[in-house]
Order: sequence, then C-alpha cells, then structure tokens
Amino acid sequence: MDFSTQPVLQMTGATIFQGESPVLNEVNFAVEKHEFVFLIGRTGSGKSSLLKTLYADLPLRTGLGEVVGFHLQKIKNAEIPYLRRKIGIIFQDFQLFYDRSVSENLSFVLRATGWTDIAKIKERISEVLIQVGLIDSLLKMPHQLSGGEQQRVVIARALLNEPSILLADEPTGNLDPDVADEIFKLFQDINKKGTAILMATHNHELLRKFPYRVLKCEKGKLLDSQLHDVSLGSSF
Ligand SMILES: Nc1ncnc2c1ncn2[C@@H]1O[C@H](COP(=O)(O)OP(=O)(O)OP(=O)(O)O)[C@@H](O)[C@H]1O
Repeated sequence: MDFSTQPVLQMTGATIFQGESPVLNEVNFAVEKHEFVFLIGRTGSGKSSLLKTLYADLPLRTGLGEVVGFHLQKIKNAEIPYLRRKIGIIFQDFQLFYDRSVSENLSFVLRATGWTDIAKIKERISEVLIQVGLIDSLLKMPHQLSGGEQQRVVIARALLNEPSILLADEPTGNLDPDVADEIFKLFQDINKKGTAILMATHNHELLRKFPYRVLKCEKGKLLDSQLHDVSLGSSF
C-alpha cells in the first residue's frame, strides 16, 4: 500500500512535441491518487501525444514531468519498462496476441515483468479476470470473444501489476453504446478501489453523465475544469 500524498502524475511547464512540432505548450497539471479525469479535445488536438509523453513513448524535452515517481525529462531507456509496470496503458485497438489464449496473453506480461512462480502467476491471472468478469474465458482465444470482452482482457492485462494509474486512450471508441457503458462502469469500479484514471474520450454521453474533472486540449493549450471554464460543447 502506498500511503504517500504525492500526486500520481504531475507536469510543470511542459511542451508536448510530435517530432519538431509543439502540439501543446505550457502544460501544467497534476492527477491525485484515486482521481478520475477525462481528457478531451478535437481530433488532432494532442490527447494521444500527451498520453504517449506520460508513458515515455514520446520524449519530454521541455518542462518537468513526474509519473509514479519517475522523472520523464531524464528517464533512461532502461527505466521505461519499470515506469510502464506502474501504469496501466489501454488503447482502443486491443493489441492482444491473437494466437494465444486469454490466460497466455496475461501470463506473457507477468513473465515479461519478472514473475516466475507459476502458482502466483495463475493466482494473479484469476484475480484480474474475476475483477473484469471474465474468469470463464480463461482458456478462450481472443477471436472467440466479443469486442467488449476483448477490451476487458486488455483492462485485466493493464491491472496485472497493480498500477497506481490507468492511462486509457479512447477505450470505448470501437464499442457499441451498451458495451461502452459496461466498460466504463468497470473503469469506475477500478477507480473506486483506488486506481487513478486518465481517460481520453470523444464520448459526450459519458461527459454529460459523469461530472468528473476534465482536461481539454484546445488551441495548443491544456485547459483544466478545476481552473478554467471548459466548454464540453459538441465540437470535440
Ligand atoms: N506519429 C506522428 N508523427 C507526426 N505527427 C503526428 C504523429 N501523431 C500525431 N501527430 C500530429 O500531432 C498532433 C496531435 O495528434 P494526436 O494524435 O495527439 O491528437 P488526438 O487529440 O489524440 O487526436 P484523436 O482524437 O484523433 O486521437 C496532430 O497534428 C497530429 O497530426
């Protein structure tokens, strides 16, 4: 259990780049433990670029960033896997191994992150599959699962190493509205158990229904609903 009161992530005076082009300037925000935060903005406004910077897929060249205790501006390549172990990353395209069962998809990640004890691996896989409601699908292949079920496997995979925060990029983007609602509920359950969530979304329904804090990429800046009047209008 982590009892520190430090935010799980914090950016100060950061510029988010794609190649040589700045996408967002003067990015200042923190996400506290247990917070649920939406990340919105029109297509191309910089949501994915910001998330990629947070998990060190894009370098932080200007400003300061601290994520789960790692300093992004000086992180070494060898440290990046350790950073990603402490954050769960969820994309809308599932990126599962389609030639491996659900259980094998999950055990692959555990082994790659240093787990060796077979009994413990089995136990952890059961725990996360119970958490996402898929324990009966342990031995199924991904193609035998619906889109919503595959996204649950991806969420289970992200939970394996008990991350402090989940970074989710449009996790409900490719799903039917009913299924998207169920997946969203799962994120809320995970959040209630103590994991912070930063979720990029274009889903207006969710924003209307759930008054969580909103970060909005707009005109090269990141607006924060805690500090600014952020319009949720229909143009994102
Ligand atoms: N791999 C890349 N190389 C160069 N430029 C890129 C790359 N990916 C994105 N960009 C550019 O960076 C800017 C921000 O894109 P980004 O993907 O972060 O936006 P987004 O808000 O996530 O959009 P969407 O809602 O469509 O996912 C855009 O101008 C985009 O064209």
